[in-house]
Amino acid sequence: MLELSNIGKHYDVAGRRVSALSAIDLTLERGSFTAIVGRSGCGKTTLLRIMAGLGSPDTGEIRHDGAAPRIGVVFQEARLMPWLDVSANIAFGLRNRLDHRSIEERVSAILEVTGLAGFRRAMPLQLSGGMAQRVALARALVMEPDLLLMDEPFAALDAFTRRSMQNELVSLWQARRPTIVFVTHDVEEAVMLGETVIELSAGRIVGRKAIDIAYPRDPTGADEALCRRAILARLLSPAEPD
Ligand SMILES: Nc1ncnc2c1ncn2[C@@H]1O[C@H](COP(=O)(O)OP(=O)(O)OP(=O)(O)O)[C@@H](O)[C@H]1O
Repeated sequence: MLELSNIGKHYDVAGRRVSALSAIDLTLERGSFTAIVGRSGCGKTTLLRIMAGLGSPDTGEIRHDGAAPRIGVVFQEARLMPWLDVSANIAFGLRNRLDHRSIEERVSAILEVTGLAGFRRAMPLQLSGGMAQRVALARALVMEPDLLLMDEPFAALDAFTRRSMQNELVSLWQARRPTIVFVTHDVEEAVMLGETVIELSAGRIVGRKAIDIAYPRDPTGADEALCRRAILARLLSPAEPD
C-alpha cells in the first residue's frame, strides 16, 4: 500500500545539524500490522509524521498503490475536545461529509466496537485515561482509514489498561483489517502487536523481525521472550544497518 524509499530528514537545532532519519526503506503491505520500536529520540515520531503527510522528508520518496490512502492518526494523548461529549468527539470529522442519520449509524457502530456504548454522553473530563484513549481510537476508526498511524498511544496508561487495549486493538485489526503502523519504545508491546517489528536506532533501521506467533500473544510466553531478546540485543548494540 505504501512504499518509502531512502527517506532522510534532518533538523537544524541551534546551528547544529541533527540527523533524525537516514536511508529509511520500508514497504507496508495492505492490511499489515507493523510495529516500530526504538529508544527515545531515535526518529519514530518523525517517521510517522512523514507517513502521515504532516512533515516532508529531505530525501527519498513515498509511493502508494492506487488512490492516496485515507490516513487516521492516534497520538499519545487523546486530544479530545473537552466541550463535546464522547459521541460528538467521535462524529466531529464526519460533519459536512455525511448526513445526520449516516453519522449516527457510523458512530453507534464504532461505540459498540470500542466498548464505549455506555459512555456516549460522557464528557472527556469524566473519562479515565484508558477510556479517553479508546475515544481517540474510535474517532480515528470512524473515518474508516486505510492506514492507521499510532504514536505510542498506550504509553501513558497503567499496565492493566495497556494490556487490555493491546488485545482490543488486535481484535479490531483482525475484524476490520486496516493497515496499522504502531510506534512504541516498549519492546514487549512491539512483540505483542506487530506482525513485523522494525527496529529503529539513531534514525536508521537496524533490524526487521517477522513475529511468527499467533494472536492473542502472551507476554510471558517463551517464543515472545525469544523475540524480545533478539530485538533488544540489536537495539542495545546496533549492528550495521540491514
Ligand atoms: N521539530 C524539531 N526540531 C528540532 N529537532 C527535532 C524536532 N523534532 C525532532 N527533533 C529531533 O530529531 C530526533 C528524532 O526525534 P523524534 O521525536 O522523531 O524521536 P522519537 O523516537 O519519536 O522520540 P520519543 O520517543 O522521545 O518521542 C531527536 O534528536 C529530536 O531531538
